[in-house]
Amino acid sequence: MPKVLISDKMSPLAAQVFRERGVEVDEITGKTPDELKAIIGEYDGLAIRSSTKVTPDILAHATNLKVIGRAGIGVDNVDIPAASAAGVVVMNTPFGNSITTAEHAIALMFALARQLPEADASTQAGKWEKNRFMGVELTGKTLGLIGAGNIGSIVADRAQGLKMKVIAFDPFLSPERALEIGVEKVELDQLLPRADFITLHTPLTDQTRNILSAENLAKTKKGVRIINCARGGLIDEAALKQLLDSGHVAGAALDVFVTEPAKEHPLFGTPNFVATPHLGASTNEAQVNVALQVAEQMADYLVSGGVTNALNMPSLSAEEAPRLKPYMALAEKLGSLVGQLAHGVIPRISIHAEGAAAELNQKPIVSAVLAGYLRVHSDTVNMVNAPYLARERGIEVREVRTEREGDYHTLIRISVKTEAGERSVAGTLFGNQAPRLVELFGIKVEADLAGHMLYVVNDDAPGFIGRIGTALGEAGVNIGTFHLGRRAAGGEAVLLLSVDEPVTGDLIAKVRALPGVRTAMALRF
Ligand SMILES: NC(=O)c1ccc[n+]([C@@H]2O[C@H](COP(=O)([O-])OP(=O)(O)OC[C@H]3O[C@@H](n4cnc5c(N)ncnc54)[C@H](O)[C@@H]3O)[C@@H](O)[C@H]2O)c1
Ligand SMILES: O=C(O)[C@H](O)COP(=O)(O)O
Repeated sequence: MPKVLISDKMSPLAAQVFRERGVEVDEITGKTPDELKAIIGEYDGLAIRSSTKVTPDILAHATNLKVIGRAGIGVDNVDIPAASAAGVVVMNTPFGNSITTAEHAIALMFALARQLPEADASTQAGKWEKNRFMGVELTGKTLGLIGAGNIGSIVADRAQGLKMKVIAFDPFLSPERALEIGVEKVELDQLLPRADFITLHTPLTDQTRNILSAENLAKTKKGVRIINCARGGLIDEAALKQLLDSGHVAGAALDVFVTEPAKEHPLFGTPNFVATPHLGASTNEAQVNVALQVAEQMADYLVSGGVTNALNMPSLSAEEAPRLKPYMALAEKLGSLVGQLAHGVIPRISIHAEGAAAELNQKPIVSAVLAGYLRVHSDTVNMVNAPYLARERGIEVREVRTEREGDYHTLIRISVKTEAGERSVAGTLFGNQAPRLVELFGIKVEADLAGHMLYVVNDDAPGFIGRIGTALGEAGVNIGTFHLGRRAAGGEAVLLLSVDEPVTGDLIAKVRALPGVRTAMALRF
């Protein structure tokens, strides 16, 4: 009988579903990482919320683990590449707590508008300070959404009911979707000075980290009120404190913090600051939704192999699986490469299967490309919802098959329409198993897309390889693999190299400063 550990507090209905479905279950919450390491080896499944951190170290001890189920949305507490490498499926429940979290953002907006927590404390202290608490109306005010996905669009809907004007910054929001949810799509620099209230609803990614930086906070309207129910790290907390103290920011409400649990914080005690302990998803309704859903999904997988809402595995039938799996790994890597290299909305993506690839069921391959592409910007994307999300974002998906073989026995090519014109990447399978990039924007280059990588476009000239090797060596960065390609001798060249640790902003700046470098960026697979 498969055995599951529930390691974070969740509705008792989860345990009930597991037992009803023939899965043994232990509920042991509040363990330290060392305590978890000591017991995790017994379990086939791990059901979590946001407290348990599933690190490579924990996974290394999880010798029987097959599935991690997140009763909620954000999976930033799970090392997904490490879980994938360990063959562990990671599932989440992408919609079960969206309404509840949107309602929390609205609640915090009211709390700020009318200083409810401070008025409550003062009144219960017997002060009756009627003249101290002068609020503002929400009616007619402008709400600026940063991130207009599932939760952001529910917040927009509720705010419109309150007669607010809603503007949104989300580079992946299509004009059609913006129209459908009734928001004005704007750039961040337009949102900051216009919004009376700003609320954040993006995942924490390299692009969104510190999106409300000191510099951006300084561009906000005087008297702005800011709400974050998404992830700590989206706002520069020290800069926020300064602007609250100076009165530029009239109020701020945080449900999430850079370091959690936040038991002490420089913002605590600041006037017009409201804090809640990551309560966004904490309603009876949402907790029932996510507990039932996670237990059903995990039991399905453990008992019958069914896969739903997996972040690192496609939904598949047992017969197709062995042949399609390596193709999906290739498709996902190519999609991710395109997503990391492209900027903003892509109106069209074409997926061309050539040779042996053209004989296969294209659906999982297309979903894998889209999941790889969209996951760069959202934790909630999986093989199931990627095609739907692509449609919602106005991305036209074209499928082309050519059964005749070209240079390779099997090939997948992804072409995207960008502002700079049509650009494509292509990959094949070595030995029918191992994904390899073979072409990047028209340049032949052979590379394994894996782990932390550095991508450089440079002028093909003598001495360049030595300079880059020296720059990395001086930065103490160890190179794993090194792949080169060029359009023509002396022309544009590309370099893809894998390194043993994350590529830092400092290293990118150093590489960009080298003579002959046209562009450089970090990639992650
Ligand atoms: N406080 C809580 O308890 C709680 C509860 C649920 C969800 N969350 C968090 O809320 C966040 C949003 O959840 P969701 O379900 O709406 O996710 P979602 O994936 O549906 O939406 C995220 C949106 O952010 C947009 N985005 C990505 N990069 C962006 C960028 N650089 N600038 C602007 N927008 C960008 C995406 O295009 C997408 O539309 C997640 O981080 C999730 O973990 C928190
Ligand atoms: O991403 C989520 O679903 C929320 O952050 C909720 O987290 P929690 O389950 O720990 O409340």
